[in-house]
Amino acid sequence: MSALPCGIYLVLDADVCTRAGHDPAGVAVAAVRAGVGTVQVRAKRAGVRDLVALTVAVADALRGSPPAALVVDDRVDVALAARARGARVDGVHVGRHDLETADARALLGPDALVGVSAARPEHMAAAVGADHVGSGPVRLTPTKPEAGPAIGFDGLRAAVVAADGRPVVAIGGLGAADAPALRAAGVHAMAVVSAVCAAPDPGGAAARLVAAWQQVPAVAR
Ligand SMILES: Cc1ncc(COP(=O)(O)OP(=O)(O)O)c(N)n1
Ligand SMILES: Cc1ncsc1CCOP(=O)(O)O
Ligand SMILES: [Mg+2]
Repeated sequence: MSALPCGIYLVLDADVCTRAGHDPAGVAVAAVRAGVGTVQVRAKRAGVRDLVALTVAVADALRGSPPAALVVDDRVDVALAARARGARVDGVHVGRHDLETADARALLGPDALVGVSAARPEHMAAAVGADHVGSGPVRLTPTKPEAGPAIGFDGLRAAVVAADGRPVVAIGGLGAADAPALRAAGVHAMAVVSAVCAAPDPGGAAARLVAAWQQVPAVAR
């Protein structure tokens, strides 16, 4: 998959899933069946070998589900290792402390999905060579208290302008009620962790997010 699906982007956080009593691969399958277009594997406390194993497990679990993009947070080596084991992994999401965009692209190839974090216009240099930009936190969130100041919807609109045509994925404290404001801001996708991974019924929560997104027409840009 070489274009980022528009709509709901699940950041599948292994720790949040486990705390809520969910198997991460099961959450991924339920979310994709509900219409989530992208799954990012995120496990900040896992060692590299466990992260490869988790990525392969999620990719294997998603075989036979509707098509969805699968990317790895931070680690290009993990995406490559999972691919080497036969897993279908589409790319990575790299942050400011990970490999540079051009290096991620060079290692993964021209068809890979490479997303980068850029919250403010002055960070957009990282977006050169990337397919899309993750911008946030829109709101402060207990899922990542160290994420930096909230950019709010004004900051998001500024990010969409500065991204210069690259799709923007909004992240941080978001839920179904935010779909209209996000689409009005010109955002391409809404990324969520806790709204799905911490929900008692992740598939039902994902379905409500997808329905909320689809109810709002996209703004013409
Ligand atoms: C879609 C998306 N946008 C932003 C982020 C944040 O990435 P990063 O800055 O690398 O922070 P961590 O998630 O690694 O803590 C993201 N993961 N996904
Ligand atoms: C990974 C990340 N980066 C910025 S905010 C965030 C976490 C978002 O989690 P939630 O959707 O639970 O607020
Ligand atoms: Mg990261």
